[in-house]
Amino acid sequence: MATLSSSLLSSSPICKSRFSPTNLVSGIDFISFSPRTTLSVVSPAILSISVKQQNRQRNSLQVKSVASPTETASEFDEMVSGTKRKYYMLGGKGGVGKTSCAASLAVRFANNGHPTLVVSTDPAHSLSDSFAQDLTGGMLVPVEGPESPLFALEINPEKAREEFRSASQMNGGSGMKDFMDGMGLGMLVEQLGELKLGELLDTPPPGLDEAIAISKVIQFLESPEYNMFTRIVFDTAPTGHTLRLLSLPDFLDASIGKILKLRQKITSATSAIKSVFGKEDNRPDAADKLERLRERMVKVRELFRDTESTEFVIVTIPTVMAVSESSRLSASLKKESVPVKRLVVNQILPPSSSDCKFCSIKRKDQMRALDMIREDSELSGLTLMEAPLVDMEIRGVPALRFLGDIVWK
Ligand SMILES: Nc1ncnc2c1ncn2[C@@H]1O[C@H](COP(=O)(O)OP(=O)(O)OP(=O)(O)O)[C@@H](O)[C@H]1O
Repeated sequence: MATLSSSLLSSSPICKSRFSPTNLVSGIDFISFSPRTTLSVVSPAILSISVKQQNRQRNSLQVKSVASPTETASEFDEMVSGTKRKYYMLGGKGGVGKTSCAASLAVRFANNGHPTLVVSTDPAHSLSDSFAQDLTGGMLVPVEGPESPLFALEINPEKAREEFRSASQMNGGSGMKDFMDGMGLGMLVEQLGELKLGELLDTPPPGLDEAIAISKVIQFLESPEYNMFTRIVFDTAPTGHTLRLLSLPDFLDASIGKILKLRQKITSATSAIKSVFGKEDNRPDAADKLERLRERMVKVRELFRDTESTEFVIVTIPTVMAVSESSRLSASLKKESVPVKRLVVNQILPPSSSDCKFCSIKRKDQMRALDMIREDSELSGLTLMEAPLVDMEIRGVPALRFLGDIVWK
């Protein structure tokens, strides 16, 4: 394989010429964003095709022409319809284009009447890069350009985790330990320590940051000033994190539940003693904070499984490795009862009319991966949405709009 690829590279026109539409495609669209920027793709009719439909047309990846609006409702019509709030979680293997697809979907929603919020819970944020705008800081930032309000938010996992940590440090330090020891209740404090939540937060498992980040978003969305958002798009962390995230709320819910029970015991013991000495303290303490956090975690779990309002969109690229990982992701999501209906296959090379040997071999390889999707028991039931490989990096609202109009049909 290595020999094949190196011989391909050495003979490939791609090494000699720019990867441009002229050596790739026929029927090119050129879209200008600025006097210096031009993005191009081959076909204006890159479409949503049901994989089931494609099964009938094996061996010839004929992309169906666009159905006229009077024929059938398009995929995007379904996604955009209704003013009830909907959540779209985009996830998949690292680097396949999750952020570009999430950002382009958010722009498309905002251009179709939905006040939209796009959130990155991926610890390796690239939403700022995608919008070519600084979105760091953990607060909602308005994005200029779309017709309806579009806001973006990059959650700072470190900061969110710190808040969680301060809420969960329940043993009150050595003072509390001494006090409880004196009362013969030292065991309770030790049990709290044994839950090792602090340790968990020092070396967080994949998924913890994301669970905290999503719960943070839910916290934002609970406040009245965020009521206006009718579409929320999540750019999630790569597959492994997502899978851990799905089981994390249960785990955290149980841990926090235990802590709260112990806390309850300690509180009632100490307040009974303090009240004897006339010093009862009724201030809301960390237990209340923790209880609220636990409730949000339960909401995260419910949100992921709510077929009415949530959809997880898998993003992949046409390679054997990415397709295999997507298949495993789909199976895990199904097992966890997370609704999945659509699969975006990104970076598809257009049929080449040129003599670019590298491109035609690469495209054949991609067609094999698309065949794999059609034959895969997990993926073949999903609606396939194809996104072309464009010849420039997709950055900024005009470029995202361009991509969104092609992918989200
Ligand atoms: N269809 C496309 N055509 C051309 N370039 C693309 C396309 N989709 C994505 N890219 C480019 O690929 C790179 C990775 O994309 P992106 O950041 O969206 O992926 P990701 O899956 O979110 O990555 P990560 O897992 O690192 O967060 C970016 O430079 C992006 O501009």
